[in-house]
Amino acid sequence: MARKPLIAGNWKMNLNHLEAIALVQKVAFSLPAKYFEKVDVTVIPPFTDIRSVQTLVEGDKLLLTYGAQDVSQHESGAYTGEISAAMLAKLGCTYVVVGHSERRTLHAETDEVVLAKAKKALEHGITPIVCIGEGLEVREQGDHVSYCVDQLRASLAGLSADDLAKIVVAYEPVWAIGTGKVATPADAQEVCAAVRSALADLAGADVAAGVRILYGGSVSSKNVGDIVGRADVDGALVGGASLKADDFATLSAIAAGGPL
Ligand SMILES: O=C(CO)COP(=O)(O)O
Repeated sequence: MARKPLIAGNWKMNLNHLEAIALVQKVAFSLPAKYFEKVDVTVIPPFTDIRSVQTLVEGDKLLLTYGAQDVSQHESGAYTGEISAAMLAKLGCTYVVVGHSERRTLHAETDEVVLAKAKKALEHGITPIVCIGEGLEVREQGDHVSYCVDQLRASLAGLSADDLAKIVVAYEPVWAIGTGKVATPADAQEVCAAVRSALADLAGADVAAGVRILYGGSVSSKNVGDIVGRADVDGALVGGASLKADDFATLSAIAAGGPL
């Protein structure tokens, strides 16, 4: 099954709502419409920017989508500071990132919490981008494949095949995030292929063949072509390079198979 690549720009805690508007306008208007037939492009701003991005995307009928960086595992109620999946759905979010390594490590999110968040997103019709990835020590011991597969299984435990068909997985080795140390295309392919075969065990080969698996970690316009050229790598979750309109538009265009 042909999978349409997805390029997702995770802005992390950067850009206010005015800067968000400027960046989205630049990205959208520098990508020719024909590229959106070949690649899905999404921006993942901080919560405070989402309403502004929604107004811009809907008002100008832009072809890119947007999402959120996190979601509450709870439905609603007395959870000060949390944002619910229902709120994100109302804002038109297509995606939500769950289990980013920065949340797993800095906010002590367990696989159980990541699973609960993914379920909430699915209940509200939002696609969770479920992140997994090993730290440097695990990689140096050569245990990265089994570590990532275990983390994936725990973060998806009990989801139905129907639900698994709707998710996106992002493989982000922690040692490659924000470090400039990008995994080789072969490294990315190795883990993404193992993820797909774990998904086949959980949900059957047909479902696994349709799930998009992204690579993340120091992706730039210089390396994205080789990485998404690998058989099981269906796009990228981009941090730093998604904050610069030119870089993000260029790497999206490369993922679509053409120059900007
Ligand atoms: O964490 C990432 C995206 O979610 C990757 O960040 P960088 O692209 O800045 O390494």
